[in-house]
Amino acid sequence: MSRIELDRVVVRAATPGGPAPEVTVLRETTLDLTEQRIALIGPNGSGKSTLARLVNGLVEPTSGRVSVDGLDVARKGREVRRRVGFVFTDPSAQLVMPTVVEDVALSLRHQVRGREERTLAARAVLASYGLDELADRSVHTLSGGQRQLLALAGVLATEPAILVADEPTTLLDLRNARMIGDLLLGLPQQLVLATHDLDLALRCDRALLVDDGAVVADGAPGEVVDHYRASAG
Ligand SMILES: Nc1ncnc2c1ncn2[C@@H]1O[C@H](COP(=O)(O)OP(=O)(O)OP(=O)(O)O)[C@@H](O)[C@H]1O
Repeated sequence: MSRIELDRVVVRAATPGGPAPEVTVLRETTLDLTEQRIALIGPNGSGKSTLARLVNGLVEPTSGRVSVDGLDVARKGREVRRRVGFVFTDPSAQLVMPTVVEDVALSLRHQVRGREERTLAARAVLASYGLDELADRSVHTLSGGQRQLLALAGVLATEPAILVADEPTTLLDLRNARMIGDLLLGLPQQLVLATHDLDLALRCDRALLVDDGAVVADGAPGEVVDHYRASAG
């Protein structure tokens, strides 16, 4: 398994429209994440996305250090991003090419040299996710569930050691949420999953409850979810 470490990390952001006061988005946090499946749960605006985004450098710490398998995310961003795949809530954020097959081919640019070889490899990836019939469609014509599956297929095709998923099932109906959730939890790699779906969190190996920019509970998902339910009243 991989190892994600946060050493006294603080994230502050400027308030719009001027100089200080800044807001503290994440209070000083130290974590050592080595479990396979780690859930980030907590209320809206608590800091889950911020925590998730620190892992691949989408958010930079104001102070402190984040490292992935010993690589400093701030200094070795490119290497870290090759190791850490990221799936967004809205897959449209990461589907950028005109057709489905071109999108997966773009993901494979570091893996497979040569345009034709890349297209063949992309078709094979699509087939392995049951998406082969959609290969030549525009990504805009896909359903939400198909789009999220495609986004995930594109990221997994790059064989990341860690997958960070920020509320990947929030926009999906029950059937697709279940399909994507099962897929994520069945992956062999390390998974960091920010989610409001407590059933998914309960199936992880460790859960962190984030509230008001701080990790307020950390441990076995059953206990952490109980804590969250009790604190939500
Ligand atoms: N760049 C920024 N500038 C100002 N405020 C920010 C910035 N980034 C995050 N915040 C604030 O920090 C808080 C935490 O945001 P974050 O997106 O991490 O929460 P979250 O737990 O993922 O929420 P949700 O469940 O609603 O997605 C929010 O109040 C948000 O508005």
